[in-house]
Amino acid sequence: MNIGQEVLEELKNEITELEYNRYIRHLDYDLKKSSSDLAVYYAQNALVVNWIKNKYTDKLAHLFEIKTGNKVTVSITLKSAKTTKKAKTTAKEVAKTSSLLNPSYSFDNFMVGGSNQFAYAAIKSVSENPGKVYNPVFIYGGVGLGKTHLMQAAGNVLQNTGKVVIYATVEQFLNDFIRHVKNKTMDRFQEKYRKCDVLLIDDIQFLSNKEGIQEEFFHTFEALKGTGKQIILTADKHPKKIGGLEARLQSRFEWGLVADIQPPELETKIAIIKKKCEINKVKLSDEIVNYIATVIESNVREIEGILSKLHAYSQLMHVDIDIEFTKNVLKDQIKENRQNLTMDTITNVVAKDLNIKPSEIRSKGRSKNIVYARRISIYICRELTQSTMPQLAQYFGMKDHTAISHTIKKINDLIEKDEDFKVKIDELTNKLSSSS
Ligand SMILES: Nc1ncnc2c1ncn2[C@@H]1O[C@H](COP(=O)(O)OP(=O)(O)OP(=O)(O)O)[C@@H](O)[C@H]1O
Repeated sequence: MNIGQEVLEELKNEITELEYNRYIRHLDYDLKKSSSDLAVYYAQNALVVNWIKNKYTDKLAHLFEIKTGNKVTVSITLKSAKTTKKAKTTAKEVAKTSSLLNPSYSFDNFMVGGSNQFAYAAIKSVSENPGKVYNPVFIYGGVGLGKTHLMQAAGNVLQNTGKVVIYATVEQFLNDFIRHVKNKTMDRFQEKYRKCDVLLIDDIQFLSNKEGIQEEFFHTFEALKGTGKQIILTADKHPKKIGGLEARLQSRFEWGLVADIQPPELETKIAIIKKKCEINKVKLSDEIVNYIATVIESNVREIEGILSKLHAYSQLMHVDIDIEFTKNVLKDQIKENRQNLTMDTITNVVAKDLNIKPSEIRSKGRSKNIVYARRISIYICRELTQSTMPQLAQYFGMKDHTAISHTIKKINDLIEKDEDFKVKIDELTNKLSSSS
């Protein structure tokens, strides 16, 4: 029995037999692709992939750590012919990285609407003419809006035409770099990244304030760009807004084309849900689809989480997915989101929305916009977290709990009198409840 199977056996002791038989037993461990810090498993269906990712990856990583003493990243991917097909490249390491593209991230599976049309068109065109039209393409936008999906869709197309494609997050690029520095094999690192045809780097914002890796990335970028190889990058914000980046990198990120992805509009959300249901053979009525699309604000990953939950619960409990059942599952999800909310998250979201610094909200500042933001933050923290009045007072730098209770009373009065204020509170509360 290999280590991957041993870990699954251990997991068996921690979950129900039904869960094990339905989800875990059929996982395939890929001995070749796994290493001392990476465990690669394949599942048969995308919903199971999601379900396992959400529910069991932390547990699996923990069990690996206990067994091997190493911190191991657990990758659960969809099993497909492509994942086992060898990439057409002589460089073994490149083949390893490029095969980690998710085959279900295709253009066909990506629903296009006003919110992502521009980014879609940009990526589609570089997948047809790599290195020739826009280089690099830099896609930015919020969490779970399809940046990785789009970039990998181009990667899949190009890999299928025989190009050597490397996909890595900045974290993986950095870990790979450290490993090669340690093993004194930097020549192999450079060979790998500078000789590929297409480089896809996810979460570029994590280069921020990491000088060594920025230097290495700069040279990789120059080598690829100089030889007409396609680069696609994603980040959570526009290159100009990523702090702690060398100016020469920042300007290069803007050389080609910068496109944003916005949260999907209702129609796009509906189309996405229908597509995911079609792919995963889940039957939902239009009423349920519309309900999910309306309740879940923006994060598509969260929508997928809901679909896997609905699917899994209905299978485990042998019930049909009807509207009441859906409402219950979503109620739990919203409750769970709220439980995960911290005062920091709330303050950050309010600060971002109102365009001020989180530290100003927690300062003693008395200017109108700071007081306004502080009131909103306090109110939402009181509503959505378990924080007590003394904890709120300490966090927001107020004298004591009576100061907080006084503020909350004031806010309640304001909510009654000032419609705009109420709308703002509702808007932020919904955003925080559904997307944390
Ligand atoms: N327009 C879309 N059509 C179909 N699926 C989508 C769309 N947008 C997002 N998704 C799905 O949502 C999930 C999350 O997308 P993805 O991982 O690409 O987000 P992301 O923007 O890279 O997020 P993060 O910044 O957190 O990494 C994926 O499973 C993806 O397939």
